[in-house]
Amino acid sequence: MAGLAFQAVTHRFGRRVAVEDMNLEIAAGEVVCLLGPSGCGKTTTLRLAAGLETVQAGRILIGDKVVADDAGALPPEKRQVGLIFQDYALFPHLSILDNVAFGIARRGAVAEAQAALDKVGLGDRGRSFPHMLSGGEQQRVALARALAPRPAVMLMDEPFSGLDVRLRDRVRDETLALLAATGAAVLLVTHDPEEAMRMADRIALMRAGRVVQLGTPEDLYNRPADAGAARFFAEANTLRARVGAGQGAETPLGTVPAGQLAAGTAVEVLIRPHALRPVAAGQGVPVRVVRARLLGADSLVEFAVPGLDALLSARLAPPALPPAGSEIFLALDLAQCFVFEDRGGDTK
Ligand SMILES: Nc1ncnc2c1ncn2[C@@H]1O[C@H](COP(=O)(O)OP(=O)(O)OP(=O)(O)O)[C@@H](O)[C@H]1O
Repeated sequence: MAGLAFQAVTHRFGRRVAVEDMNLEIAAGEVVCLLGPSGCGKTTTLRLAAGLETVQAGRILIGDKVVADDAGALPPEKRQVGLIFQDYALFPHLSILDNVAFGIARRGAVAEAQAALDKVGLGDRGRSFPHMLSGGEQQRVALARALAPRPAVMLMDEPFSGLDVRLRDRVRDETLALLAATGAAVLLVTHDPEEAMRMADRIALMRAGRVVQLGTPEDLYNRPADAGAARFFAEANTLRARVGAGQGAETPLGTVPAGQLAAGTAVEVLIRPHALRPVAAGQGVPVRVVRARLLGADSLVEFAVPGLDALLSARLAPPALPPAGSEIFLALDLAQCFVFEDRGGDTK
């Protein structure tokens, strides 16, 4: 059963379309990440589901109940949604326990709030006030507060972006485990592809108000729908080429299969820096190293290829740190190369 569903939802601010024809179903117990660049409509989508924006066209369902369409809407507090925002929005003048109890409109709210705090490991901090807690602890209080009323849907807007990088991974994992135990449908907004890949069962990649691709993290990373989707997940070398008679795009680094694209089609070939691997002299393609730097887990090697003006980049596993000016030989891992019809850059 769909925990949360958007059906043909469009939303405008004046003449600006923020969300266009959104169709998305999130099952109970599923985590879907809305991913995309700033201004693509992620937060507006979340606010529509929460009831903080009025639905102008289309409808939104929670469970099998319509909560908003152009005829009317259920107010936010009647929707059974939990909300977590970037700034946690805790009430500074209320104790941690009262913050968590705030959203529970039932008898026994304090006992339930205490149980929610226990779940996030802060059972002994109920009498503290928000300013007495670290960022990670405040995030856990916000999670406890959102979970305590046992929502059917959890809406989260960049919930980890305020956290220290070292803390973030742990808090993400703990949050996922707690959410999984509740069985809520989770819609999480992020602009960070790695966060989406780490958290999501499925990712909805948005651009200019529209979902351009919906699928598992593996689908989006390994089978991007267009050049923009491929570039959003990982930097890539972009070459302009044409499809040859054998249906491969011919580049100075080798031929890349072009699927069903007809011979002669102008294409963009995206080659991820990880797609290039060093091979023995005489194999692959000879290239001239211009710069090489060790980045930790791998080395970033910029190189020139005969026939191309721009420099290209490869990420090679250490100890490969070839000196500037040297010649090395590279081969392509075709699984990390993508060919798209060249439409003049409308997917960036
Ligand atoms: N209250 C508003 N009034 C007018 N325009 C708005 C309003 N809220 C959002 N917009 C516009 O709608 C579009 C989508 O905004 P939204 O906040 O949903 O994007 P976003 O993907 O969440 O961006 P970010 O990652 O920067 O938060 C943007 O062009 C934004 O400027």
